[in-house]
Amino acid sequence: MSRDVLTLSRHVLQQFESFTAEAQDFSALLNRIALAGKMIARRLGQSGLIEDALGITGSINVQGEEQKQMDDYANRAFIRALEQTGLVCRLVSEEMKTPARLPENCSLSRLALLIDPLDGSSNIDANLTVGSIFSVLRPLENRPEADNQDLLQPGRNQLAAGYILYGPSTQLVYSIGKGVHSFTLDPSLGEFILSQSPIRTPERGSVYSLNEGYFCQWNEGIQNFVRYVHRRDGYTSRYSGALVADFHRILLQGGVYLYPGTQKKPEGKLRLMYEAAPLAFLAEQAGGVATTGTESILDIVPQSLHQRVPLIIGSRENVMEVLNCLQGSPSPHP
Ligand SMILES: O=P(O)(O)OC[C@H]1O[C@](O)(COP(=O)(O)O)[C@@H](O)[C@@H]1O
Ligand SMILES: [Mg+2]
Ligand SMILES: [Mg+2]
Repeated sequence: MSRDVLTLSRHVLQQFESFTAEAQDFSALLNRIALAGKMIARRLGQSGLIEDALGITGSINVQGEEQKQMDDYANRAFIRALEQTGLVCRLVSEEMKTPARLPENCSLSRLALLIDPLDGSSNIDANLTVGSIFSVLRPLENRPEADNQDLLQPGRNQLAAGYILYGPSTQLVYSIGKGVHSFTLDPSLGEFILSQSPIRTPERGSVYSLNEGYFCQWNEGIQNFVRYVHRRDGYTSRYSGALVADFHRILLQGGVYLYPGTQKKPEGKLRLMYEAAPLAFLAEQAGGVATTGTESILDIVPQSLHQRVPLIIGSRENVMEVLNCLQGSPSPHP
């Protein structure tokens, strides 16, 4: 073997200075998240072979969106992986109006997990990359649990964040505030093995990633940025329709991802607490930037669990170019 095989749970333990109960809890939690990821990856690998892996459930989720069979499966996979472990007191999910208690009587001092169980689910029926996004918070002791007030914390309070990407290989990327690290699932071992650490986002990249089908609905600043990249050499367009996959490319190779608000929906489409904030946490840990266009994503104090937010995220220089266009500057970053 050419190099040390470092598993996810050992890596998490190494991130802590001593072998404390907290370190063990985090290691165990990441391990259970990884287990949910393995279940989802296995199911996705059977798409087209088994019933129920493709298509819709016929239900509409809390977002008012059509729920896919895999959205439902992925949500249940996280619940199954975490229930009875005592590691997480509440699970907030894109697929559930109110958080699940895991288990019913668990202590409130435990952690809360927020997830987009399957991001980019419209990609599934075309056999394209999707992912799961997660964020870990400690409920605030001085805030009431009623209406989940204790969970409505800015993204800077996240204790950990990450995602699992179901692509040509299955990858888990995470941070506990000490850099960003990536693991690849070795199917023969059934373990996530360290593959890149630490990940640093280049100061600038060539990719811009946004759904240009909405061009007419954007404000002038965003339209100006798009006109600017069309005129300029050195930009190339990539958009997969799965935020987590588009973000992963930019995290590794640089560039900028945008999902702006529109005139009709200024808040945009993406969810703050389990899409934008965890990816913003990773972006900043890797040296990048995440903003709504007017404020840092990580500074936003959420008003509700399922709040939406515009997102501009990626390499420092590319994000500055977008901000310059939003401010009407004729000369974006050189
Ligand atoms: O089709 P659009 O409007 O470009 O939206 C794509 C965006 O919507 C999302 O699919 C929303 O995620 P879900 O699949 O979790 O609902 C993002 O992943 C993606 O960036
Ligand atoms: Mg999503
Ligand atoms: Mg989803």
